[in-house]
Amino acid sequence: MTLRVGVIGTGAIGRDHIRRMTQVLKGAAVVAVTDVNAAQAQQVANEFNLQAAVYDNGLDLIRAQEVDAVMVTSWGATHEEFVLASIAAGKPVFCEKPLAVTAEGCKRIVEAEAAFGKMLVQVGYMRRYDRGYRVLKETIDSGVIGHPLILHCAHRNVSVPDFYTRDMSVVDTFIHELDVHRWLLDDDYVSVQVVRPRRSSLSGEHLNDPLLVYMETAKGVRINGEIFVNCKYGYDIQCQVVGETGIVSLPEPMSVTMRSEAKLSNALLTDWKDRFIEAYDIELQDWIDATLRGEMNGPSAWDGYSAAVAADACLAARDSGDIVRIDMPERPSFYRSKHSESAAEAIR
Ligand SMILES: NC(=O)c1ccc[n+]([C@@H]2O[C@H](COP(=O)([O-])OP(=O)(O)OC[C@H]3O[C@@H](n4cnc5c(N)ncnc54)[C@H](O)[C@@H]3O)[C@@H](O)[C@H]2O)c1
Ligand SMILES: O[C@H]1[C@H](O)[C@@H](O)[C@H](O)[C@@H](O)[C@H]1O
Repeated sequence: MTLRVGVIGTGAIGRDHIRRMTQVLKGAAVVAVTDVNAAQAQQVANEFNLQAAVYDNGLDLIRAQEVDAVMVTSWGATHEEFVLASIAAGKPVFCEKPLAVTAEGCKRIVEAEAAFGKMLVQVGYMRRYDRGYRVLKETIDSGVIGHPLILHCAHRNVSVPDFYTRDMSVVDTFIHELDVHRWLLDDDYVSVQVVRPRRSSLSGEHLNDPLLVYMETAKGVRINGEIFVNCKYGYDIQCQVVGETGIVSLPEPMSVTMRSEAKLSNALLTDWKDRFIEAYDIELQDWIDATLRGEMNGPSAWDGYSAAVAADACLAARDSGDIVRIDMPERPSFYRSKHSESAAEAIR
């Protein structure tokens, strides 16, 4: 059986997911594409030799008869409308992060999905499928370092495009950490403080770059995070968990050690596409397989909502300088998920 997928947004990640569905993964065919840049949608369809209709807009694509499932890879601010329309059409939808750019928007999605009565939404939090993060989680869960006490993390991009706004360092970038740390620690956030260090002269003047984010979880773990989206030197994702009896760190991506010209060095990656290439493959194969079985395995709309509640609080904390409480709503029984185990199975 083949899952016939319609893709909304054929930019960086839309094109990359089309490549993997067409050339790497099994069980899916891209049968429809759309982008506000219609020429680009056509060009991507040609590049991958797709037998696909090019639609004028996302809503028509969602309603199209030949589309079994929808992939939303357009800009964050457009996600809510397309996910709601997919739910209204009763179609499974894979939505890249963020699920919506505000918690209110995510809540509307959660309510629509619950009213529909079946989980249809998976959010593109691919780090849960990354081998390094999996090993980190398994080690923490094994109890070998005792209870986690402190988590240090950094999310560093070489640079960001001109359209990148001040809020995006939280809503588009740190949102990965806001999701993956809840999952890693099996915990929720209760407060956040955001501190602005000296601004890098190499960042846009409209940005607060870098930023420091201090969070506390319900179990009392303290998280100390750095967001630096114009760090210039590489794409660098760091995570270290300090426990009662030991420390565990996210493994560095594989890299050859070189001795040359009186230097001992390891190359760093510069692009998120390469850093998480395997995680994206496993994530989407899992989505295709589960969808064909009529199931939903991955990070849910509830996870998208939870990350957005924390993101809203981060923005308020950034602007006020205060410690802001995070009132995470209780997870409804509809969303009690088995994702943790199923992601582990997908990886094996
Ligand atoms: N999971 C990840 O690691 C990851 C990585 C990259 C991007 N993303 C997310 O994917 C989304 C897209 O990011 P990107 O880097 O590919 O951006 P991009 O700008 O390269 O591509 C987005 C595309 O969407 C199109 N688009 C915008 N509004 C549209 C609409 N209403 N209808 C149809 N097309 C529309 C744009 O024309 C553009 O081609 C963002 O939400 C981003 O956060 C996630
Ligand atoms: O900051 C970027 C992240 O490092 C990537 O993983 C993508 O999510 C991208 O959309 C973000 O802008």
